[in-house]
Amino acid sequence: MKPFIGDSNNNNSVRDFQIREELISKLKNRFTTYGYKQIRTSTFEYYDLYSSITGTVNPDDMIKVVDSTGKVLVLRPDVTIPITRMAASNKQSASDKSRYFYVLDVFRQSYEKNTQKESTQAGIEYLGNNSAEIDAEVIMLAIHTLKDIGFSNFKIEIGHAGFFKELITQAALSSSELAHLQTLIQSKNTAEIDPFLAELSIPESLRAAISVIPMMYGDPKLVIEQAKMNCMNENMQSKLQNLIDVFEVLKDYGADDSIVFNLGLINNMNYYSDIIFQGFIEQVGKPVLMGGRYDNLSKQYGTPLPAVGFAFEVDLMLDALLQQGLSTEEDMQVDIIIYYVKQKQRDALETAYILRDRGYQVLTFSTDSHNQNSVSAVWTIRYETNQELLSSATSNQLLSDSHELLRLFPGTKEDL
Ligand SMILES: N[C@@H](Cc1c[nH]c[nH+]1)C(=O)O
Repeated sequence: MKPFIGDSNNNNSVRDFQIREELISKLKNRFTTYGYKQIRTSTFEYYDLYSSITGTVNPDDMIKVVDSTGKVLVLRPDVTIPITRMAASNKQSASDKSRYFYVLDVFRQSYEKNTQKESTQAGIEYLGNNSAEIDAEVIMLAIHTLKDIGFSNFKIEIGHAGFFKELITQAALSSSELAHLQTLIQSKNTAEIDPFLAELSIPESLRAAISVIPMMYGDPKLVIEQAKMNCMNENMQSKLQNLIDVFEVLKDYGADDSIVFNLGLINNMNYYSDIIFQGFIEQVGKPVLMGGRYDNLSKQYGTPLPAVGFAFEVDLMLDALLQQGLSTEEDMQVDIIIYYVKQKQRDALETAYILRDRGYQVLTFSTDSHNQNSVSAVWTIRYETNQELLSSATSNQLLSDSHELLRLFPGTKEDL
């Protein structure tokens, strides 16, 4: 069956929605514990906001609509850009630190088969600081979040947009040559890179340095050694030092096991200036996480402001959760179900109201219309899930009056 236009994924059952909500709530909780505050940005933006600056979303990938005055608007193609613009236009100074998080839909034209135009991103942006400690803290937050959700088999690939740019700048490629080379490096297509480089009139040493980029992947210590030999100037050395500094802090977080270096890493967005990273979960072909430092973006809105951030692709994460069986049935069930005979309806509904007021999830069924076993019972309570919710009572208990039920759940659910 064809998916509905606008479906952000194929997980549309109530059960999947509950698991998705649960996932989002875990993400939000973890972001909050690192000091981030939730914000949102507008769904519609003026196209000019994106088209007039460099390093943004490809204009062809934006979904456009026209308002009644004829102005072209786009559906939010990215969240990092509007948040940066907001901070820059509020004249946030580099000494004010702000930590924002969001859970928002992002709209991008997709050319791949079966890929939706709409996806939900849960991300964070830290504006106003540039240090290896902050970069490492942001990567640690991503790792911490992946662990919360239950993923154990994931890797964070870290690269450096600056290191790569330094090397490429020396080759003075045309934009189409650069785009082609980036695709080859991204796909680690070593068979085609060498013939492509051979066609360019660049020094032999530069050709050699570019051709080994896709191989600079794996254990950070080994990649650092390789990269040291590949540095062609001081700028490249200082970019590499930045990577080493971030990795040192990550070691102190005890996170080095989850880290892989990939100096051929290229993120979709062009605004990154320094460290970049992507997160991969086993069996998921695409990155579930993308991020990096983008110190030059806000200058284009008039205020220089260093910044770093990332976004999780919620729908991909949800697919992985369901695939790996990491979601629990328990999340789906209610606390109390009340079955009642018709003449006790008023009592039953009042009791349900009080229990809901106390924070319990309660369902009610009239046994006359509901094919339940205990038609003779005045009350039945049953614990669909949380057995620990009421350890003293047994599930499916028959009760003769409503007060007994209220006595079983005297306080609020939170008191338990
Ligand atoms: N906005 C980026 C992710 C990101 C957030 N902050 C920095 N990078 C993306 O959609 O790929």
